[in-house]
Amino acid sequence: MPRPVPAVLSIAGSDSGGGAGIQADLKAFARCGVHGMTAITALTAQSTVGVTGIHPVPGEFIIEQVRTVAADIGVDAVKIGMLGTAETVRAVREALGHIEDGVPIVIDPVMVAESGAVLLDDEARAAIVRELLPLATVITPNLPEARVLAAGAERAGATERGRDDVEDLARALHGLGPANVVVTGGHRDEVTDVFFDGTSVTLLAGERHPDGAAHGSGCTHSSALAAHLALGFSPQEAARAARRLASEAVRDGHRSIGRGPGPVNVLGVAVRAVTPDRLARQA
Ligand SMILES: Nc1ncnc2c1ncn2[C@@H]1O[C@H](COP(=O)(O)OP(=O)(O)O)[C@@H](O)[C@H]1O
Ligand SMILES: Cc1ncc(COP(=O)(O)OP(=O)(O)O)c(N)n1
Repeated sequence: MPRPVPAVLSIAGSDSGGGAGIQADLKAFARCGVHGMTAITALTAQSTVGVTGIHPVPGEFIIEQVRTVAADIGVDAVKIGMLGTAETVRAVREALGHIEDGVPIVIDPVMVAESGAVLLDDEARAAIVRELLPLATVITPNLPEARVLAAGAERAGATERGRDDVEDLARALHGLGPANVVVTGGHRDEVTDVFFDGTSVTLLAGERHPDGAAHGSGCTHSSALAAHLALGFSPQEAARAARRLASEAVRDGHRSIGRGPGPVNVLGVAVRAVTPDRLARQA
């Protein structure tokens, strides 16, 4: 029987503070109207100010999570987030064997949390480039991640040296094998996402919300993009929709949750929450 709504799988880490990682992914999936599923790669003890511990999930159990949901529910799109170690990258590569060929895969090559904590080691970065990027429908690095990945490509002789223009970075990253590249704009003044499909560059512009809260914006963006691919949108349309949703989530973000950069708010929950006071006023 066909699924009533598309089912989207996040293979990513848990953020105990609820701002990024699978917690952000499930909220973005709900906002987009798809059924969200998770295969957790690592537990982080994380808040808005930092990460105090990382507990990787054994590779075999990552594979089991994917195999189990794929066999019963099925998967219409995959989003891959925090991986952490090369062993995890290899397990995720194997887990993808349980998902039907042709299912779109979005890879957010998470390296550093907004608080500054490192979430990916060097060996894992090389493994992602080698094992996963060639399988991606879309990759969604932010600017620092794009620079690191492109520098690796230069060392491998795949690109010209010294290029740092964002459009050139997107072209260089396309050379690593993904079908489409979005370099997200949160780390640039104009906050324009740069989309490259191997032929042409499209600039996805929008409003900047300097007073918003952006912890989890990358996770929200890549999950919304995967959800829109599952809903049948083209990669470029999905990237445009994801940019808009992520931007609104930053605008509506909770600046005063935690002492560090606050979490995005993709569901607008502060506006919708029913409190005893609001209920009494409506009565
Ligand atoms: N201040 C902001 N105003 C509007 N949109 C933003 C802002 N910060 C980030 N975004 C959007 O959120 C998404 C994630 O971007 P980015 O912050 O670059 O990722 P990451 O969280 O991985 O560093 C992108 O679509 C970007 O354009
Ligand atoms: C468990 C986990 N995964 C990913 C991130 C990074 O998330 P991102 O959306 O890029 O947001 P920032 O942390 O950069 O605001 C994370 N922190 N934790």
